[in-house]
Amino acid sequence: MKLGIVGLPNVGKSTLFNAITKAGAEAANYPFCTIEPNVGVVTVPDERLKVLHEMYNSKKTIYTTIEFYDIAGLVKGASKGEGLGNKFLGHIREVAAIVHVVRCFEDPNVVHVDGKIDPISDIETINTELILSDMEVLERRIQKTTKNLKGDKSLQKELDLLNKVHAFLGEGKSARAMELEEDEAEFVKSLDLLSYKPVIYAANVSEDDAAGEDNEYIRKVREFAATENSDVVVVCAKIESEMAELDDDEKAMFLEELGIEKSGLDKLVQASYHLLDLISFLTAGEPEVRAWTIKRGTKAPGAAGKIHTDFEKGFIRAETIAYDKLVECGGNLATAKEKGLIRSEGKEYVVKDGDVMHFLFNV
Ligand SMILES: Nc1ncnc2c1ncn2[C@@H]1O[C@H](COP(=O)(O)OP(=O)(O)OP(=O)(O)O)[C@@H](O)[C@H]1O
Ligand SMILES: [Mg+2]
Repeated sequence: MKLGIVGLPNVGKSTLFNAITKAGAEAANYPFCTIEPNVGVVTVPDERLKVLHEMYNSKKTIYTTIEFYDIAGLVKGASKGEGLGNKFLGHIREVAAIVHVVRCFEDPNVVHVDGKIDPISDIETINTELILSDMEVLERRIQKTTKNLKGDKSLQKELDLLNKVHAFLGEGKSARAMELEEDEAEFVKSLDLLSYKPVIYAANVSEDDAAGEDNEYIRKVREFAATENSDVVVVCAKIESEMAELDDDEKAMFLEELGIEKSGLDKLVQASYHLLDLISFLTAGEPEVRAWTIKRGTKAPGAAGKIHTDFEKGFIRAETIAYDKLVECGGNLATAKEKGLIRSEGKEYVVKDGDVMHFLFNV
């Protein structure tokens, strides 16, 4: 599952993407060997692994990763095929979620395509292209459904909903901002609309605004994002791309000097992970501590299958303890067992974020 980085030209997408790629290049254990040039891989920060690493005196720590896709500058008229428009929209269709980079920095040396810094107008320019493309999709679907309705009256409900979504988009609003019943949401999701994809707005600020109070631009972006229940992450792409060259200790020092608590890129990656509805379960031992990605709601055998297909096929049960509980016991499994904190879970167990798992299986 990939996230696509979108935004107007010259807002800092590639700068952010380079930070991601460089940070990812250090992820020594990245499982894929060939990767397209515009796909960046980054490890998902997880403080818990550091703690487990100390506890178990592990030889290796393996973080989980997510992929970002640098989708080149989208401009006004893209939905009409301008500026390689259709190609870009096609790329957006392929991603599960969107990171929308918004320029919130002033710099006379960096040209803005519209000549002024106006984050809301920028956001709307991009969103409008996605909305227009969605409206075309809906119009075709409405035509088809209207035709089929003659032979199948049960399609009326679907047609009503298609018209409702079309009208909503017609007001310039993204489909994800619609309030829908559960069954309606399921249908709308199946339409694969671009403006229904979950979004994080990445407010790209200047070095001076990377810490402390929100500037006026960030405040506007937050206001807008709230109208569609989207998240905002403040990031200075420039700082992040410089920092990506540093090792962990140097990074910590650099952040302290700037008075920044946590790197914007780390925050963005974590928010992206949540946006995709992904969680991590953990495995811990002396050879390695490791985080594994699963979709929220995955049951124990499915989680086991992430490690090895044999674990899933021959799944017997899982011994599991929540990360917090394990830490309470100082990482001592014997103590945890005595206290009854290690649970034995079967096939129906829904794995939770931070579960430390040990799978038992038949071969
Ligand atoms: N936070 C920031 N503060 C100051 N300058 C920045 C910041 N982020 C990016 N820049 C500068 O803005 C310029 C444009 O950045 P970048 O090339 O990343 O944009 P882009 O969105 O990828 O553009 P395009 O769509 O044309 O590919 C670069 O000179 C970059 O150094
Ligand atoms: Mg670029």
